[in-house]
Amino acid sequence: MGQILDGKIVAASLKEETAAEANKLRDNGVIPKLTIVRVGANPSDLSYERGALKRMEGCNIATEVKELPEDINQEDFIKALKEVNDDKTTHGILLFRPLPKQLDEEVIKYVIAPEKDVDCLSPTNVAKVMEGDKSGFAPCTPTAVMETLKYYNVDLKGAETVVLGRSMVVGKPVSMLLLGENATVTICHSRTKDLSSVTSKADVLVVGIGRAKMVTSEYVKEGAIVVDVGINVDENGKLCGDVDFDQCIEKASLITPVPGGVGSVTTSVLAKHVIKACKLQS
Ligand SMILES: Nc1nc(=O)c2c([nH]1)NC[C@@H]1CN(c3ccc(C(=O)N[C@@H](CCC(=O)O)C(=O)O)cc3)C=[N+]21
Repeated sequence: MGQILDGKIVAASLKEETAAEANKLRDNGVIPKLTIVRVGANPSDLSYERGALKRMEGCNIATEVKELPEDINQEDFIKALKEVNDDKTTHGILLFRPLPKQLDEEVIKYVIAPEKDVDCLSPTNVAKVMEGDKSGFAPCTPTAVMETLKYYNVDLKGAETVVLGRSMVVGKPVSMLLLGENATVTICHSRTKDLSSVTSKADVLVVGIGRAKMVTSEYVKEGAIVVDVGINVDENGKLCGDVDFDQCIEKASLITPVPGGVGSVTTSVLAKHVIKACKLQS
């Protein structure tokens, strides 16, 4: 029976450091601020927004929510985003994704100011993640995976790591971050042949595939470390991950729960990124 990797402890530790930094900035007359740009009122955006606002408050970071109409056109959206870019009191910008279909993310990603882009929408920041250049902002969720492994002293050097999922918000960036720590990285996905034979080679298995409880015990090697990035709602309306926790904890040495795992670390990383952005700008 494995041990639980407790995201709440990791989040609290990061929060403490970040709050101290925020207070130092405030002592010098700078108020770090995150502006959230939300189009419409999507429930999953609102759920993340609640958590993010609460975390910023706990870190003494100021916030503003710029709510834009669901049917806003591309031109008006870009104008609104440029206003936030130009707002001297805003250091970090979180733009919820995916955007409604009339808005073209392929265009908009070039508009957000890279130095305020705390969740890695801008191609400038994506490139830095690829290059292993730590001066930019990696997306918060993959960074939360790395912070969790670091807090628990997981040695990634030369480790056999498998990432299940290839999205731009989890799979691809987390693979680059793992590579940056000298892990051996295999990326697999829904089209991978004999998926469970690939994932069961992993010493460290990171799962972000977006399918509730898909990873059952045959996907996991005895003694593996399992990190579950999924946030789904199960048949009883409860939050659950992409990993079948009750099955996999029997085989894993360490495993993150949902809720209370990586998801709880993400907003602390967001706060840390706002402070980093603030320091770069002041
Ligand atoms: N640029 C961008 N970045 C995002 O990270 C992003 C986004 N856009 N758009 C919306 C989705 C949705 N999302 C959620 C995160 C946590 C919970 C959630 O339920 N969190 C639990 C904790 C979960 C846990 O403890 O594992 C809570 O706050 O209580 C929900 C939704 C982020 N998103």
